[in-house]
Amino acid sequence: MVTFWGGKRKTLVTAQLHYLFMSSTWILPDDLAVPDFPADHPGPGAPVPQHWSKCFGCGDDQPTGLGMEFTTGEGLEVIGRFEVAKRYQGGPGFIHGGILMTAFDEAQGMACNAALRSAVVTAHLGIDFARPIPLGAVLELRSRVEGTVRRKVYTRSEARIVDGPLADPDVVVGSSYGLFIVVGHEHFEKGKDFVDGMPTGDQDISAV
Ligand SMILES: CCCCCCCCCCCCCC(=O)SCCNC(=O)CCNC(=O)[C@H](O)C(C)(C)COP(=O)(O)OP(=O)(O)OC[C@H]1O[C@@H](n2cnc3c(N)ncnc32)[C@H](O)[C@@H]1OP(=O)(O)O
Repeated sequence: MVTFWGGKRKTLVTAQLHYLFMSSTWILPDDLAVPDFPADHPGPGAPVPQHWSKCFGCGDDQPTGLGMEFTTGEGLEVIGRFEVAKRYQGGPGFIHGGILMTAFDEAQGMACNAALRSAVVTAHLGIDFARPIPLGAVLELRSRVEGTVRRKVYTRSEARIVDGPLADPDVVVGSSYGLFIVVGHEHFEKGKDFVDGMPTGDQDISAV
């Protein structure tokens, strides 16, 4: 077992090294607070709208993006899906690792937004790539908030192939832990000078 401090902000990461399998675990703080279940939560299976139509992860006005679609899961879980298009290729026939990381980033951000009804940005993200993911696979990412400490939001997510090549809903093909920070609307004010279009959705950042 190897323990190290990751990033300049000292996120404690413990990497467990095994002969056949490598995974990392994230040490959660002792004073973690579990968020209350929102009173107006729609229950499992409800669509979760895109947060910004130009978003590379979920926007429907971003032709090269992942086009992830989200629904609510059990409890505070959020379920995201997308198909691994040919343009997301890294090694021959398989997904590029950065694309999977983008999907986790999006999915865990959406989980924060659904649980806390607050805007968040990613501060730290860690990924375990457990299995190669072929082009054409439909990935399902189940994400949730594990708890908060002040503005810090601790999240986890697992990905499975649920349709297409190598589909097996019992096999976790990748997992992720992430620290998100709750920010105010002023955080996005700085981006308004650079944005490339007008918002088209109710929750679009530039509309807030
Ligand atoms: C309606 C709106 C809808 C919105 C939809 C949202 C859905 C989103 C879906 C989209 C998904 C895609 C999302 C994207 O891709 S977001 C794009 C990628 N992320 C960014 O661009 C973020 C860039 N970074 C920043 O802007 C600032 O650094 C932030 C805002 C993150 C913090 O700067 P700020 O000055 O505000 O706060 P602070 O410095 O006092 O820090 C506060 C606390 O956090 C702790 N800390 C900070 N960093 C780290 C770290 N790396 N490891 C460990 N800890 C860290 C820090 O120690 C402190 O802890 P404590 O002192 O309390 O103990």
